[in-house]
This record gives sequence, structure tokens and C-alpha cells, in this order.
Amino acid sequence: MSDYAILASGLTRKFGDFTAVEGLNLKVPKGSIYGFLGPNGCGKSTTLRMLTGLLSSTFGEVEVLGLSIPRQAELLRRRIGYMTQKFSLYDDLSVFENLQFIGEIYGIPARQRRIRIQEQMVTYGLDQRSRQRAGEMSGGQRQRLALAAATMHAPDLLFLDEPTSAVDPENRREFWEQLFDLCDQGTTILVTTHYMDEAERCHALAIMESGVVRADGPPERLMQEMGVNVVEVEASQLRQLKERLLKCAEVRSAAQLGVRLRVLVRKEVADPIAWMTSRFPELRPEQLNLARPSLEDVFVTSTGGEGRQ
Ligand SMILES: Nc1ncnc2c1ncn2[C@@H]1O[C@H](COP(=O)(O)OP(=O)(O)OP(=O)(O)O)[C@@H](O)[C@H]1O
Repeated sequence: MSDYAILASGLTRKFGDFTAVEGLNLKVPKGSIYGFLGPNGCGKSTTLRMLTGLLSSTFGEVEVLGLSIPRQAELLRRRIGYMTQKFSLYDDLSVFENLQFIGEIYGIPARQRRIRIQEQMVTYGLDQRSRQRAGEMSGGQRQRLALAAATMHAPDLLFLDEPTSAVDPENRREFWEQLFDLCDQGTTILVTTHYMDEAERCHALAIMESGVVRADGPPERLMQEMGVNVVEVEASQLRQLKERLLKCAEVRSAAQLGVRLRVLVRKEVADPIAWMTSRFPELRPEQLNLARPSLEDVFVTSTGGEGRQ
């Protein structure tokens, strides 16, 4: 038995002349949360659809839970959950009826289904709303119902396509707690997102751009291996300073954060603070600080040409 829930190699999908996903290699360990991070249109949903067997690939091999996809996609269907961006709920049905309907689709026997619906409503804080129609619920409640529906049949593997786009930060945090609970129970989760903080919660992730994986691995490792040091500058005239910094070959990117400028200096510069003060004599060392890299820094350095903002 493989330790991996998903194995893909050379996965490619073309739509006519356009290549939406190109040469994607993926290894997702069982029981982990794996993220796909990238902007709109970079190929995240297309990849998910190929991994679930909903869309065939143009080239490449995919094995999910030991099954060859798309050939054995029908066998896979009962073992995975899939929460799409639009949540796929029936607005005219109540919470209970939505879960009842999904339970029937998965062929859960009536008695067991009733028990499971009750269990799911309690887990996802919906037991006081069982009669409320999905169309009348808030974004956060709809999201919880969608997760309850996607996990009705206790899948081994859960695919989530931008699950938190429509909810506020508090609901997002709560949602991630629920994902870690599922993970703790042995569920493998593959989630797409364009939020950095969300990606940072994953055990490992792939950064995608224009259909290609630009970097992958655990967030901490990606941050360590970024090839730049991060210097934060607190000074006046930040807009002009930024323009001058961006003209230096040693600078990978510079972006303003309130009263500070976050500058990514290539690792070839051994002492970035000494380099900056000698190159820009108006800066004093006490105005400069070495900062901890963030996933956003990784994103900037691994995508978008020079990633200059
Ligand atoms: N059926 C299709 N026919 C033609 N082009 C498609 C089709 N499906 C997707 N694409 C294109 O492939 C690219 C990747 O789309 P995809 O939906 O996978 O991106 P994404 O990263 O999930 O973005 P989003 O977050 O906006 O959904 C886009 O340029 C999209 O227009």
C-alpha cells in the first residue's frame, strides 16, 4: 500500500492550443493537508478536476487512493468528497434536506443516514438550523453546510476548491480548525487557495502560475530556500527609495507595507544591511531590520518574472 493518497506525473491539460496545466508532478502523503496556491486562472480547478476524474488529462499519469484515474474514477467517487467554489447546495432545500439528499446519492442506508445527518449537523454547528433553507443562510453557514455535505460519506480524501473565498476571517479560522480535525481522523485534504495565510497552514503546497508548478514543499522549507534575505526599511520618501532599489540587480522585489518597505535582497549579498547602507548613504543601520520570510515572499520570488511590485 502506497503512503501517498495522490500521485501524478507529467499531468497536462490542453484546451485547443491553450495549455491550462503543464507537466504537473504531485505526491500528496496520506493524512496531510496539501495546498495549491496561485492566482485566478493558473490552473488549480482544472488540476482538481483531473485528479477527481471529472476531466480527462491530455497527457500524464494519475493515481488516487491506489486507483488509476480516469479509468477507475467510478470506484474513486465514493471515497472522495469534493467541495466546489460555488458550494453546490440546493437553495430551496433545508439543511436537513440537503444532507438527506447527499446521503441518498451516496447510498447510505436510511437508519445510518439519519444518525450521520444528526452527527454532521452537530459537528458543523447546524443542529439548531436543520429546517432553515440553504438559500437563507449566511456565507459562513453555507460553507459549513457544504463541508458537512462533502463529508457525509466520511471520504478518505477531500478536495476543496477555494473553500473560504466567500467567508470572513473568523469563519475561515474556524473552518481550518475543522479541516485539522478531519485530518486528525485520517482524511487527506487537497485545497486550492489564493490566500497566503491559508496556504501557510498546509503541511505542504505547490505554488502555481500559468499552469506550471513554480515551487513546492512544506511552507517552512520554501521560506528557508527562497534565495533572498528580507530587509524591512523604515524611512521617509519610501516611494522614491523603492524605485531606486528596484533598479539594483541585487534586489529581487520591494513592496510597501504601511510605513515600511519590505525589500527582498538576493542571497549573494552576504550582509544585506551593510550593502544597503553603503549603496544608500542616507539610510542609517537602525532604520533597517532583517525580517522573517513569509510565504508571500516565496510567492513573489517564485512567480511573475522578476516579481517586482
Ligand atoms: N473547458 C475549458 N475550455 C477552455 N478553457 C478552459 C476550460 N476550463 C478552464 N479553462 C482555462 O484554463 C485556465 C485555468 O483555469 P482554472 O479554472 O483551472 O484556473 P484556477 O486557477 O482554478 O482559477 P479560478 O480560481 O479563477 O477558478 C483558465 O485560463 C481557463 O480560462
